[in-house]
Amino acid sequence: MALITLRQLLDHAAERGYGVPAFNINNMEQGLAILKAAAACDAPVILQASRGARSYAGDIMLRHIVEALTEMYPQIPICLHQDHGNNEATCLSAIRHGFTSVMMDGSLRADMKTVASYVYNVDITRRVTDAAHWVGASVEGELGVLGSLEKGEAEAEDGSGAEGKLDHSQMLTDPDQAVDFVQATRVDALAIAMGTSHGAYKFSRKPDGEILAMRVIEEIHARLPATHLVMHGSSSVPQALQDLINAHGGEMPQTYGVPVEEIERGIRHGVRKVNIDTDCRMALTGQFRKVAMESPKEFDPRKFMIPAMKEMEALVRDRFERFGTAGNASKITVIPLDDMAKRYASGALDPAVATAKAA
Ligand SMILES: O=C(CO)COP(=O)(O)O
Ligand SMILES: O=C[C@H](O)COP(=O)(O)O
Ligand SMILES: [Zn+2]
Ligand SMILES: [Zn+2]
Repeated sequence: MALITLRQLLDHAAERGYGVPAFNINNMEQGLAILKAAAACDAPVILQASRGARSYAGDIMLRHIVEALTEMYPQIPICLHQDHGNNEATCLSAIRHGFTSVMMDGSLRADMKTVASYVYNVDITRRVTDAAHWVGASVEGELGVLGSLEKGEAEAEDGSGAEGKLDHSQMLTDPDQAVDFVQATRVDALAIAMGTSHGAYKFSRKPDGEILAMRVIEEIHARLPATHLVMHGSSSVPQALQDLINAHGGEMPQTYGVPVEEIERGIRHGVRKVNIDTDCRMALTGQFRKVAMESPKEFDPRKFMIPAMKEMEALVRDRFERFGTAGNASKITVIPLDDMAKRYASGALDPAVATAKAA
């Protein structure tokens, strides 16, 4: 099956009221775990590669891994998405390598550390959207800066993250500005900031509305009911995986992620794409540690990889089921990129912002 675009997949999700997890991949094992889970419950898939993933595996290798997955699982629509593109070159080279969707993250400058101005963000995102739509590919933009409302900063361990102190007005997307941004950039999906951050150390306690501002999603959805919203930093950092890691020599301090029920609440208010990387990393690492501790004589990497993939597969499947993604793969007929390009050119996929304002 040809790869699906993000736009087509999220339009389907919106029509039927479900959300789609977007899992980061860097290698074959992660790809296999995700597709096995998807095939078991008939879920369409978003695979996303960060700039780090592209340099780790190489563009050619990533493309062929994903191509192999489409051949192995022809019944599953797969979207290949660039995670946190930092400039036009990253986004366009991704499309050249077969990605059907890109995130142009203009909330930060190209160094991915400096908070960008609104004008800069609109400008660069609009340029990428124009170019991507000419060839039918989709674009996710970001408005607002990811960061912890508790600490007033982004998670430093991550490859991309704002440097220095952030105030709440930067870390909470402004709903009025969101309307303007979608209209000005014509993005297909909008990532918003409301207190989540990348990595495992999101919250020092189980989050409430003070530190995980789900109300921001509800406010933006009320103003932009037709816009597909994206939650970044949405790993749940399950206690069981923290315990698995720490029972086998790990030293992760107690931490809290985004509860799955909060994501489900988001999905009821327009969230269609949910970014998850950390949970999958923890699933793999937990099993690597377990095998290493329990079988210290073991030296066959497959003996590490197989239980690790199973742990990840179980996590991925749970998210497909809880987000309502399960059962939808077989309901989708993929629209080729060239057809999507024609639809953009005709104006049929323009953002329905005016309607939102009138409502
Ligand atoms: O947002 C993400 C990738 O863009 C991943 O978030 P996590 O670190 O919470 O998994
Ligand atoms: O936000 C990004 C993802 O968690 C990917 O992280 P990475 O840049 O270390 O691959
Ligand atoms: Zn991250
Ligand atoms: Zn992210």
